[in-house]
Amino acid sequence: MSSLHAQQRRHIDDILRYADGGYRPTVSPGDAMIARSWKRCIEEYGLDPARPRPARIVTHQTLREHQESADEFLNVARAGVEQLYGQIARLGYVLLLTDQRGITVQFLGDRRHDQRLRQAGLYLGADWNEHHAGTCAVGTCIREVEALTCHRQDHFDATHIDLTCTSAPITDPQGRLLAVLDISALDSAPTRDSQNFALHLIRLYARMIEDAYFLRLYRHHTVFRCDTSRELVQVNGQYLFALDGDGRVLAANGVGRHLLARARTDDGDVALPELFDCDARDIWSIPYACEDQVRAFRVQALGSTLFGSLIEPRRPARPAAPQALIPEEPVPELDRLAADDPAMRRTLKLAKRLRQRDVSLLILGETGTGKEVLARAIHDAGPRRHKPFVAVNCAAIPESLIESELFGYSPGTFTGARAKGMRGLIQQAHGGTLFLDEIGDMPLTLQTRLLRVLAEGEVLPLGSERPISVDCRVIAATHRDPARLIADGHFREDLYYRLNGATLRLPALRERADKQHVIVSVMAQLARAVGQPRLQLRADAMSALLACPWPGNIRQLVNALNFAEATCDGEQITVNDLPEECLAQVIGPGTTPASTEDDDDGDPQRAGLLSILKRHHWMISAVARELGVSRPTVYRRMRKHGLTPPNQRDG
Ligand SMILES: Nc1ncnc2c1ncn2[C@@H]1O[C@H](COP(=O)(O)OP(=O)(O)OP(=O)(O)O)[C@@H](O)[C@H]1O
Repeated sequence: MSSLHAQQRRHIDDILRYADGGYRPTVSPGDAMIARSWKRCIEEYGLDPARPRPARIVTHQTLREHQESADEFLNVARAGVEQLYGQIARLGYVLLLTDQRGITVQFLGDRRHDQRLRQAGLYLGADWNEHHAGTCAVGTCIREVEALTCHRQDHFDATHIDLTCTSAPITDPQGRLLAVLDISALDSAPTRDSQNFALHLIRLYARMIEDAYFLRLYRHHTVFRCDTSRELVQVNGQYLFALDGDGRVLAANGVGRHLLARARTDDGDVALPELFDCDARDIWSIPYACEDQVRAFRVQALGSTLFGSLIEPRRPARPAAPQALIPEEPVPELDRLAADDPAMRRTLKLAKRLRQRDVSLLILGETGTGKEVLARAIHDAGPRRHKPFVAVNCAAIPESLIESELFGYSPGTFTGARAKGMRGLIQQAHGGTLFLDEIGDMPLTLQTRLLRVLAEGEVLPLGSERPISVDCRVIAATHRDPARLIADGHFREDLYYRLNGATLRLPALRERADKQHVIVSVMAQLARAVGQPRLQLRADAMSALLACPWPGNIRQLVNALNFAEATCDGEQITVNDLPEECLAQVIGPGTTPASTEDDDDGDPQRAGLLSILKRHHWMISAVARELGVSRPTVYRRMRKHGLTPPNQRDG
């Protein structure tokens, strides 16, 4: 107590007198709420005014849990919060967004005053629940679900009497509290009236965020929006009603619910046409019947006129109209991926347009269609080409390791070989491109964390308290159907929207009109890889490859040509060098292609295997290594084709 200065001691005395019934705070609308809160602090929470409590900041883990459970809302709120902060920062205010339990899940303030702000509880993770902090703008707003200013000595706890804080509630379409928006100042003007403008501003932004969340939740429904002003209704209509297909009100925003409640009769809710004194068709026909798409309605419950307009349900974006007249710019990194296939040309045209921008991309296509190759080509053709391209296969990393692999960990988080700490893959992609392959296989908990990284441009390594800024372009890919994954609850819809700045689709190899181009480029790649620049494909092999349905797409083609190169004699791949499963798909199992002079008995697989066995002087392990199969497999194939090493033949 001795360290408290005089002002705080006086405040404690006032509260103690209030508790004894000898002191009443001055009367104003705000004060009625404050008085109720002081009463709660004493009678309900048993807080002792003589024992001020320092601000409480929750642990990082707890904060993360609170942030994650409010995630979808926070994503919507972010733009409004940042805009509001832009307006108040210069006036010396900081901004807090808390969840419905009073934990600060977003904070914007001047970093230069970090220490003071943290001590005052104006900080990320600060707990402003009335139970703990006593009367304060956030905590009291949570209890009263009303906007208010808690100015200096309005605070119950003497720790907070330097502060002036103004908060407004944000509710969901059912009227349940979702969050509290607060602006606070450390050094405030002495009078409470100085905060009237702050109160007005915070109400305005809380309503804007609430409505943005409402429109987000009901984006797939028609929303009837009304306002007292014909001019403003389409930009900032106050009343929002989400309608089902039959015109029934599914939900309304705060003022909309108020209006419905005012019109309610003893028989229950009124229908929208009744409330707006019209026929249902008058509402549905607004977009066609009225030139400015706004119609006037007489509303008995208000005794005035409201102007209404409709917001149509959002549908998936249609592909852009063909821009045949705009010549396509040449981009070698991308052009080499296709010849005359219409689907591929469309994809590459879009990729060219987006390569310079930082929009995130989602690549869809069956397995092996070249999603990673396309992602790398976009990286190589864009401004980040000199920075890293980091590919992560979310399906290949065990679930127990994926978190630490992606986000990294700080020294001392683990024991043993991992004790030194590690930069995560996201951090490694800083400045460049992060390619997240098989994103559909990422566990849901990590999807939430990834969403935060994408939204905030920061990663928090495991075991660390300090987030690290990262700047990377994200390209994700999956062979699954994202709509199905979302419907089945395996993929977060908000992450899908965040990743899907644009969708690029890769056709299956069997559908491509430029198969020959793909075969030629895979051959060229192979020739370079094995150091055989003169490696060629004979016409019969090309015909067989063109006829193959390629269920495994380009990856299967690459494997088939690798096999053929390993088995072929010399520098020419013939139809007989192609792997069994590929030929079987072309000519049907049990049949064989026409024999060539190299065959000993017309069976191409037998001939291929025989030649490779001879080349390796019947050393089975060398043959197995070359074919990329196990030794028992080589023996099995030899048995199948009746091939016996010379030293084991009879006679
Ligand atoms: N246009 C191309 N030219 C030559 N080779 C290609 C081409 N596209 C893909 N490939 C090769 O095909 C194989 C599969 O490509 P990639 O890994 O990019 O496919 P993916 O769709 O990402 O596969 P998955 O769905 O299994 O992740 C790789 O070996 C790659 O080098």
